[in-house]
Amino acid sequence: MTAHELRRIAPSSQDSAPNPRSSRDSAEFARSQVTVGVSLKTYFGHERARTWFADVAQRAAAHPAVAGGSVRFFVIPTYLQIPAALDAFGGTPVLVGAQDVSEFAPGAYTGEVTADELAEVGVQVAEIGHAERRRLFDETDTVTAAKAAAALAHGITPVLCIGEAERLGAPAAALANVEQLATNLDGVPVGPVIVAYEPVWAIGAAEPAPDDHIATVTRALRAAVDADPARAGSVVIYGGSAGPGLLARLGDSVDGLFLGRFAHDPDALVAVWDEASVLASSRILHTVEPQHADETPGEPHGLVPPLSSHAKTVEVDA
Ligand SMILES: O=C[C@H](O)COP(=O)(O)O
Repeated sequence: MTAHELRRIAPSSQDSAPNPRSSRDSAEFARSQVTVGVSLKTYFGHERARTWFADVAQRAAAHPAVAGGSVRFFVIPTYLQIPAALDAFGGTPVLVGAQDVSEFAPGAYTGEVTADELAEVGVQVAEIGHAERRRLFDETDTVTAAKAAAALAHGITPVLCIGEAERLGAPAAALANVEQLATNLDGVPVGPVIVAYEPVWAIGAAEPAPDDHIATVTRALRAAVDADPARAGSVVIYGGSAGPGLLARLGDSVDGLFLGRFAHDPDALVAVWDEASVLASSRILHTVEPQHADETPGEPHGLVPPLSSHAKTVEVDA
């Protein structure tokens, strides 16, 4: 093993310190909650980000579902904007995240930002493996797994981004994504993750992926995480040109949305929260029933092995 590999963080499950919020929540509550996240990527400069934080924090505090917790909302700004975001969202349930996290422990890793430091300042989620990082910065599945391990070891919930690079039919995309998820969680200690299904071809586009495509893939991913006890409390959200109207159409086939450009307008963001609130209310009514009881028989749920098993046996609709 190289020195590089030796410094990579790969804690055992005993070392993991799950996010206090996530460990407190039951798996059922995590599933009844609807999750809405925003990544600001590098679109905003510092002052524009501060203005957006102040506006959105005020709206979050006044929004019954966000303030009350039935809609879990997270914001992921640039590293430099994190302290301002933590200040602005202090006193609200809004989670602040980072767009990346180092796979390494503190030390001689110039330019990196460690999970230790992110946790120290109050970061609660970390985006890992976004398509732009995989494409532009050569991040591999091995690296993303190491980053997810580092995050969970410090009580930070990974927002693990996966998605097929080229357009595929929905069943093939579902299989490819379940397999990618298993690879990205290989060796990662016990803990909940926010799986962000983002088909690469739908990112930065005019429209999201077709509704039935999204539903087929997210249902297969949700069945895969549900089958793995190590991932209790995990959720599956969709990103890629998502905006108002999508969640209302997708309904319970997703656990939420991951927004980019279409959250820059705070009015649009509030419209998505409103849709998330309606979905969360319908889920709360169903919490005593088996999970996903509202899915029609025959819809993709299939025989899904734990994520650590071979993913190719997942059944999906043709
Ligand atoms: O991180 C967010 C996703 O990449 C989606 O971005 P987008 O909605 O601007 O396509």
